[in-house]
Amino acid sequence: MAKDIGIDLGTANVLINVKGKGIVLNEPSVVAIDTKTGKVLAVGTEAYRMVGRTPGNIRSIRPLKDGVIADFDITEAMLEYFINKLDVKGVLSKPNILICAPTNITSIEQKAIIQAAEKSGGRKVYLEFEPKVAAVGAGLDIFQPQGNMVIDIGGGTADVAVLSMGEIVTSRSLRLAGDRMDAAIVAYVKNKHKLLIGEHTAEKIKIEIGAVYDADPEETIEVRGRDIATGLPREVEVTAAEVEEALHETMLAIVGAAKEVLEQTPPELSADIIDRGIMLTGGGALLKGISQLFASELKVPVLLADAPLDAVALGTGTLLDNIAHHKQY
Ligand SMILES: Nc1ncnc2c1ncn2[C@@H]1O[C@H](COP(=O)(O)OP(=O)(O)OP(=O)(O)O)[C@@H](O)[C@H]1O
Repeated sequence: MAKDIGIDLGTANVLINVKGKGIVLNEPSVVAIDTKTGKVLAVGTEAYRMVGRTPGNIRSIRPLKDGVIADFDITEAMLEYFINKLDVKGVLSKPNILICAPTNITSIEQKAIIQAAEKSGGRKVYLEFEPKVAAVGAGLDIFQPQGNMVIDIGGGTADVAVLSMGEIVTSRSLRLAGDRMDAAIVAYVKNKHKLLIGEHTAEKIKIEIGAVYDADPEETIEVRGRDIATGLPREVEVTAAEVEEALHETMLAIVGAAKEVLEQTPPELSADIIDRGIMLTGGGALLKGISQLFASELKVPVLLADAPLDAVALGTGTLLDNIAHHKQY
């Protein structure tokens, strides 16, 4: 018998949860392609190591952008590779798949996600919205008649949603999140230090010292790149306060989206959110000071999920138990 699986098809990472086993795969959403032959050379972790380091005939591609599929064939090849790595197919049967998507995607973008899951080996494919699944994965009981609020900050999208009785009551999805923060750090270091750095280096800076509120003035990181003027390699010291400045605009947009969602939330549910707090999920929830930032801007208690990067995949695991109740395509 095939085993049902839940997939968090993220812009940055793909996680797969197999029913009864838990999360069995967690790899970057990257594929390396030979541009002459079109052949897939590496997928996931191996391909990620090649980003920015490939010779002319090899390209490492991230097939998802801003939470949606940017390259259908490569997304399908990547998913198929991941699913085949797992022992989930039966002798004659294929697994049912529960897959997640941001809230504001078009019906065409939804169809593309579903088709990619079908073509990569799914039998029945069910689609759920990411903030709902993230809330379940973070341990919230969203099925009661009470308000729960989630802010999920991933690589390509930031989703904000208020849920009650298992459904999204009001939501906003921004096509800017971790990737935009990395790009902002690249631009900041270029302007301030006249140094060109790659996206991996920017992500490393964000993960190691990234702060969005009251950055520690002592915290710094040595950064290497190419001097704009001389073209030669150079090293500079970047401070956490500089990173906070670089991330300010992206955070302002996410805080703005959260305020809009709160403004549109029915008053009874707003009262529940004051009691229960806002749950932060996704890799962005690991930024230093993020709960303080949201708490000070939104005047509501803020909680961090125990495993923010795993929340969506964990949520698919819980929802797989009732897979037949989800929307099927
Ligand atoms: N410690 C950290 N501090 C800040 N950001 C982090 C940290 N760890 C990971 N991230 C960022 O989190 C993002 C990935 O998060 P996540 O896996 O939740 O996103 P995703 O599901 O792939 O994307 P999306 O939901 O937008 O499609 C990346 O941008 C990564 O740089």
